[in-house]
Amino acid sequence: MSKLLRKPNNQEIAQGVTLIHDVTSENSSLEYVGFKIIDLAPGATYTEELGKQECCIVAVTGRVNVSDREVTYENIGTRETVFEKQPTDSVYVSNDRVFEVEAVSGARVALCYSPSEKQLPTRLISASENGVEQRGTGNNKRMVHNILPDSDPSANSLLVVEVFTESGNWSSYPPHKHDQDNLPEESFLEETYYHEMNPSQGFVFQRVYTDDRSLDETMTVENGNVVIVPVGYHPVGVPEGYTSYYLNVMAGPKRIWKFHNDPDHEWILKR
Ligand SMILES: O=C(O)C[C@@H](O)[C@H](O)C(=O)CO
Repeated sequence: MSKLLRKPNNQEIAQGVTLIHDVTSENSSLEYVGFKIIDLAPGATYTEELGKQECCIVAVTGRVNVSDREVTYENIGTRETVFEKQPTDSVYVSNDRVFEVEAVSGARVALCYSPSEKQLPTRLISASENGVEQRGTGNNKRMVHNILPDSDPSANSLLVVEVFTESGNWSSYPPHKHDQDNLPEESFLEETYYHEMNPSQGFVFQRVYTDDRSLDETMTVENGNVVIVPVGYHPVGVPEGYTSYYLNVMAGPKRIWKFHNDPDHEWILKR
């Protein structure tokens, strides 16, 4: 299996708390992005001391209370399944704080991390604040929920976005990359993809490749898998009959999403 592809882990780490994914700088090649998925049974609580990391807590499904021990946001989260296709609530918590997530109902929560030094206020990013964008034309149409875009100064490094791609369509396409710290042309941002499919037996294909093909991996990605994009172009193709959802976390030395399209395929945008 590719080193870039992670299958669900399902490790019970406390009563009612299951760690599904845990991508860290220790177990991956990523320096700027960390990512966890946890499942919580109703009433279960997950607590974490952040240290020198900031965190965006996304209520992927179900309802939760989130607290940084000073402020508590109650009953956040908006959907039973991501395929309701409505935005959800998230909470930004800065470095050197402790956070607690308590499940009101059964819940799946994404924890998106990046190294951070400067404390910022804890903030509820409510579903209604998500910028909803329809991108692309033809079989390149997809819908984006901007949870934490670079236009929102709430975070030091993190960028978080959800993408829905319908049956037979492509997203993160034409292929683009952001692996050079060379602004204003391109920014360096690592990225993770947390994927779901509807119906759940579906799969998508994701290719991660560089210009010189020193990295060139095409992965069959199934429901609940994570793909790690340390560098390179990273398009996603969705087979007929299935809808794709993914949650992207990006971070790098500068909090700007400035991508570079693969010149071989950029013509697709100009048709
Ligand atoms: O527009 C899309 O298809 C989504 C991508 O931009 C995705 O969020 C990404 O690749 C970010 O670099």
